[in-house]
Amino acid sequence: MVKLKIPDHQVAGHQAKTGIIGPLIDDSGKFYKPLQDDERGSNELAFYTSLYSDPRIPSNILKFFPSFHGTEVVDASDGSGLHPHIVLEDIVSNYTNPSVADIKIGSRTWHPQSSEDYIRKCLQKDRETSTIKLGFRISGLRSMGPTNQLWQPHRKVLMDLSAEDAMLILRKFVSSDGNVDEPDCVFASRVFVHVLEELLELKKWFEVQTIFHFCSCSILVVYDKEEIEAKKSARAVVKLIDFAHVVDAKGAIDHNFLGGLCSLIKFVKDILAGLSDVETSNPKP
Ligand SMILES: Nc1ncnc2c1ncn2[C@@H]1O[C@H](COP(=O)(O)OP(=O)(O)OP(=O)(O)O)[C@@H](O)[C@H]1O
Ligand SMILES: O=P(O)(O)O[C@@H]1[C@H](O)[C@H](O)[C@@H](OP(=O)(O)O)[C@H](OP(=O)(O)O)[C@H]1O
Repeated sequence: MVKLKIPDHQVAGHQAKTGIIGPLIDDSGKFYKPLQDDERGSNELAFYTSLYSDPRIPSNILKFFPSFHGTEVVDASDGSGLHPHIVLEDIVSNYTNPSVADIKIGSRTWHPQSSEDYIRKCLQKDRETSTIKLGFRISGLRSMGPTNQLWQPHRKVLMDLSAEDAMLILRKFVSSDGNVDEPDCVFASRVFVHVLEELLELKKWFEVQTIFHFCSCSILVVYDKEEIEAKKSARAVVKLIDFAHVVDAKGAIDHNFLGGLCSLIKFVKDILAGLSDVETSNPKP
C-alpha cells in the first residue's frame, strides 16, 4: 500500500488535523482529496471524470486543471479508517519550498440553485471577506523566503482585506520577505508577468465558454523563490482547483468568475505597473 502523509504546503480548505479529515499526498506526486460524502464530493468527482474527455474544452485550457487519476480508497487522515479520495496531480510536488496563494474567484461563492441555508452561510462569508468588494478573496497564502523564513498570514488576517490590503498581500507574496511593511517585490516581475499571461489566457476562454459556472473555485499560484533566482526558465504555475460547486452554465457566460478574474488581473497589472526599474528586468505590460 502507498505511504501517504499530510501535505506541508496546503494553504486553505479542509485540512487534516486531529479528528479532521483532510488531504494527503504520496511521494510520487499525487494529491488525495477526501471525497466529501454529500453532493460536493459527487459533484467534484463528476466534474473531473468528464473533464478530460469533454471535447468542448480546448487543450490550452486543460493545462489549467490538475491531472486526474480516478479515485482510491485509502486510510483517512483522521484515523477513521478507509475512505474514498479523489486522486489528483500534486501541484506543489516538484517544489521544496513553494510559495503558494489560493485565490477564490468570484463576487459570489454560491449558486442560485443552492439551498437557502447554504446561500445564507456563503453570503455572510462573502460580505465579511473581500469577495463581494473585490470579486475574489485570498483564502490562504504562504511565502517561503530564500533563507527559508516562512510567512503565512493567519486566515483571520486574510478574511477582511480592503483593496489596499489585498494589493499589499499580493506584493508581499512576490517579495523576498513577506513579513515586512515595505515589501521589496523582487520576484514580482519574474512571477507576475507569466501569471498575467496565464490569467489573460484563461480570461479569453471565460469570455466565450458557456459550459460551466465555476462557483467557489480557486486559482492556485505556485512558485519557488530559490528556483526563480537560480534558473532563467523557472516560472510560476497557475492552476484552477476546487470544483465542488461547478454547475451547468445552461448556455450563459460565467460572469461571476469572469468578473472576479478581471479584478485579479487588474491587481496583478497594477503591481507590475508600479514596479521601479530596479525591481523589473522585464518590460512592463
Ligand atoms: N491538486 C492539488 N495539489 C496541491 N495542492 C492542492 C491541490 N488541490 C488543493 N490543494 C491544496 O489544498 C487546499 C484546499 O483545496 P480545495 O479548495 O480543493 O479544498 P476544499 O477543502 O474543498 O476547500 P474549501 O473549504 O475552500 O471548499 C488548497 O488551498 C491547496 O493548498
Ligand atoms: O473560507 P473558510 O473560512 O475556510 O470557509 C470554508 C469555505 O467557505 C468553503 O468554501 C466551505 O466549503 P464549501 O464551499 O464546500 O461549502 C467551507 O464550508 P464547510 O466548513 O461547511 O465545509 C467553509 O468552512
